Amino acid sequence: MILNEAEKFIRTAYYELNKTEDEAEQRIAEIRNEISESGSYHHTFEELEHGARMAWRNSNRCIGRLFWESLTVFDQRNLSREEDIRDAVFSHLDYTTNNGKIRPTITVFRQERNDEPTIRFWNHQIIRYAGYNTENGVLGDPASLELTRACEELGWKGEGTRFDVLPLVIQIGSEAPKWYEIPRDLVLEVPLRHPEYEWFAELGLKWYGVPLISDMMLEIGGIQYKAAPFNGWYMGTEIGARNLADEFRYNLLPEVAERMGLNMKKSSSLWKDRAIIELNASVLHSFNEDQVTIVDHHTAASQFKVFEDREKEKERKMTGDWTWLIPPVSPAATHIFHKGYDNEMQKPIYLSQPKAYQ
Ligand code: HEM
Ligand SMILES: N=C(Nc1cccc(CNC[C@@H]2CCCN2)c1)c1cccs1
Repeated sequence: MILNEAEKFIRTAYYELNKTEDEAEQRIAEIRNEISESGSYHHTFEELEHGARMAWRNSNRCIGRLFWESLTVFDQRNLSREEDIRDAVFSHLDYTTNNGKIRPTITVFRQERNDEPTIRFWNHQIIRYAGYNTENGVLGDPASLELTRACEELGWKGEGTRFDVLPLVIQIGSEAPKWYEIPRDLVLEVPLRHPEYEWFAELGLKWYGVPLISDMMLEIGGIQYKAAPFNGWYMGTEIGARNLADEFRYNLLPEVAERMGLNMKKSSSLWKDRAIIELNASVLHSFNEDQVTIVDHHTAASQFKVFEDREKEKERKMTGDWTWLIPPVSPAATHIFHKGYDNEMQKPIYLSQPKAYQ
């Protein structure tokens, strides 16, 4: 029941915002009235801002939570036209990119209400590369095959390179979705080179700087925001050990190992491990040289330890999902590997939701 969720949220949020219990109870009475009149209620900007920050703090799978209080929150709940929503996404991108000094940001669009059609993005991330089936295998990102085909059915046509940026796809209610090319000057990318291997640049690899998740739902006090794109910065392993390394993604380990002259005939030469390390070294080196914010997994784990200690000091229950918190490279070299975490769901929260397209 919305009222029950609202009461729990208001009491906790108002306490954390140093408001009096009286203020909290007054606000709950207001919300009770709004719910009895219309079946739902609306957050003040302050409630929305702190709720979005609490949801980050509660993200069990997130290693980057130390900075939860610094999240910038843009309130775009008044928009209802695709073109205005598009422009708000573009200004989010411009603001957060900040020439490479990434500022963690979320834009919250209109909440799910029975009398207002739902706004959804078809994109998993605002910036992501297309994937095409060709007779000699997949060109681009295999993870994007479905969305790429859906975009082509909407009339979009990619250039056909390994790194075509997909269009922004916005759907309101059950209306036809609208798609928009993302202006190139809003897409910051980093060409990948290696600190020692001159040949690495010839692989022609790059990745985008801003991971902007657009398919998760933000739930605060019983209210569901199904379009609330949020971003931080990358941890290097996401690009170097997964996006470019997974066999079902860009599958680059054989090519990197080949160029390194490693013995690929037996796994005990650890050729895959050596290739992964150098791929990750190249990501961190290239992002740092281009001054685009990124964090290595050791630094990220240390920052997460500070977060854990701070939450303990504040006497807040800190929950986590060990299976996602350990990095995919050298997990046992971080403190995270050697302890357990309580994977209990706390709210406000970011939740996965069913895909907006088929
Ligand atoms: C500031 C830098 C940040 C870093 C370095 C970071 C790092 C990460 C990493 C590495 C993951 C695992 C992703 C994967 O394995 O696919 C993750 C998950 C997650 N992060 Fe963070 N994060 C940051 C900021 C944020 C922000 C600003 C939010 C939201 C406001 C957020 C919410 C989440 C959520 C909800 C997940 C789980 C996603 C899922 O369940 O699929 N993070 N984070
Ligand atoms: N650094 C980031 N990485 C991140 C965070 C949440 C979710 C994701 C995407 N995870 C899904 C992929 C695909 C399956 C497993 N990983 C990436 C951030 C993205 C948005 C804020 S931080």
